[in-house]
Amino acid sequence: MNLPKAFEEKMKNLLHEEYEDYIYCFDEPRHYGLRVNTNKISVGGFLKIAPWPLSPIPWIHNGFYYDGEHIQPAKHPYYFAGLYYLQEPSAMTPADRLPAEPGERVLDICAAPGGKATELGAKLKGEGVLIANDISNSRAKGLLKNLELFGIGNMLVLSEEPGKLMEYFPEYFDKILIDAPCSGEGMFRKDKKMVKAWEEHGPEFFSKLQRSIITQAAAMLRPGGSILYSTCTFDPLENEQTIEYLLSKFPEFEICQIRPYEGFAPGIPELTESGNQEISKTVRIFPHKMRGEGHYLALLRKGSPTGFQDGEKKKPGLEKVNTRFEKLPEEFTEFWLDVSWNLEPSRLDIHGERIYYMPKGLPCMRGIRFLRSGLLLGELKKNRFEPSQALAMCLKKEEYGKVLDFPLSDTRVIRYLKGETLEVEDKASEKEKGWYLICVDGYPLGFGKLNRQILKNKYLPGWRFQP
Ligand SMILES: C[S@@+](CC[C@H](N)C(=O)[O-])C[C@H]1O[C@@H](n2cnc3c(N)ncnc32)[C@H](O)[C@@H]1O
Repeated sequence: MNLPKAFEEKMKNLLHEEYEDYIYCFDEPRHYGLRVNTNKISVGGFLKIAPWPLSPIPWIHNGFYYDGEHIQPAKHPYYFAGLYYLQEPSAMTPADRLPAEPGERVLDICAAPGGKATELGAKLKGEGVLIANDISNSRAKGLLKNLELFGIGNMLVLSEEPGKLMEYFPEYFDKILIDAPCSGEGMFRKDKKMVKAWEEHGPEFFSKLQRSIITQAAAMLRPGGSILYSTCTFDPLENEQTIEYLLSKFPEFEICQIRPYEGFAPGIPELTESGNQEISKTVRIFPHKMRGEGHYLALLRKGSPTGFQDGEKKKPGLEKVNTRFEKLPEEFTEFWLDVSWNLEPSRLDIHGERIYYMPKGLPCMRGIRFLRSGLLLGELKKNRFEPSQALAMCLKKEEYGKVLDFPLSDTRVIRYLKGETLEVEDKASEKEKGWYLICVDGYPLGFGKLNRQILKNKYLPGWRFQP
C-alpha cells in the first residue's frame, strides 16, 4: 500500500523497531466487531441465541469478532430488534472506558453515527440523560435512527456548534465523550480513501478543531466529572499535545488511569513540550499489537476548585419546568392502558400532533437546533393515537399488553420488516383488534394494527428491510 512519505516518517519515529510489524499488518485481514446492546439483552443471553460463531474481543466485555467476509449481521432480524451494533473493535474502547452510570448527565459531543453514543445510552439504563450532538445535520439523522433502534428514550439529539452548547450547559454534565474529528490514520488499513483525505486535511487542520472542542467541553463538565477524549489517529499533535493543551488552559484537570489491557500502548510524554509523565496514562491502540484498527484515548477528571464534591450537581436552578397537562388527550390515555410504564405527566411535552416523554431536569433549550428531544411516544391523529417506532423499540415485551411474538424461523418476521400486511389467524382470534407490538423471539420490532386477523403493517417505512 502506498502511504504518504510524511506519514511513514512519523510512524517510524513513533514506533522505532516496531515499525516493520505495523507495516506488515496492512496485508492482514480487517477485523469485524459486534457489540451487544446490554440495554436489551445480557451478553450471556445473546450468546445463547447468536446465529453465528462469535469470539470475544478480550478488552470489551460485550464485544465480539465475527466473520464479516461471510456473514451479514446487519441483515438479521436481531439487528432490527436493536440487539447489537456493528463497530470496529478498537472504536468500542472509548465508550467502554468512560465510566458513565445510570442517572448521570452524559454528553457525546461528536456523536454521529452513534457507535459510541449507543453504548453510553445503554450504560444509562434509562436513567439520567444522554445528549448526543453532531455538527453535521445529515449525519445526526443516522445518529437518531441508531439511538432509537437501540431503545434509548432518555436522550436528545442535537446538531450544534459546541461553542453554542457551552452557553446552555455550563458545568452541567457528569461525563463527556469527545470522539474528535481527526485525520483518521487509524483507518488507513480499513479504508484506503482515508489516505487521500489525510493528504487534503492532515493533523495540523484537525488539531485546531480538537483544541477548540476540548476546551468547550471542559467548560460544560461539572467539577468532579470526567471527559474521555479519543481519536482514530496516531499523530501526537492530535493526541498527546491536545491533552497537554487542555491541561495548560484548565490546570484543574488530571489525567486518569484507563482500565488496562495488555495490548494498549502508553501515551508518550516525550512527544509533548512539557514532558508531563502523566501523559503515559493515555493509551494508543495499534493494529500490530491487538486485533483492532487504531485509536487514542485519554481519560480526564476535572478537579473541584470551587469546593464541589463528586456526585454533587451544580446549578439546580436550571431545571426546566415542563408544560403540565390538566387533562391528557383521551386517544392517548386509552392507548396507554396497554402500557405498564408509570408516566410522570410533568415530563410529557405535546408539540402539534406529537407527544414526547422528556428526560428529567433539562435546562431551557430555546434556540438550539435539535432533531429529537426526548422519546417520541407517537402522534395524535384524527380521533386516534398512533404509537411511534421509537416507543416500540423502547418497550420490553412484558411492558405492553397486546403482543404478537414470532419465532425467528417464521417467514412473517422478514415480511413484517419489509412492510407487508400479514395474516395472523393462528395467533389472534376474530375479536382481537388494536395496536399490537410485533416481536421476534420476544424482542420488539415495531407496531402493527390488527383487525379481523389481518395485521396492517406499521413498521417505519424508512427502516424497512432491504434484501
Ligand atoms: C470520529 S467522528 C464521530 C464518530 C462517532 N463518535 C461514532 O462512534 O459513531 C467525528 C464526528 O465529529 C463531527 N464534527 C466535526 N466537527 C465538529 C464540531 N466542531 N462539533 C461537533 N461535531 C463535529 C463530524 O460530523 C463527525 O460525525
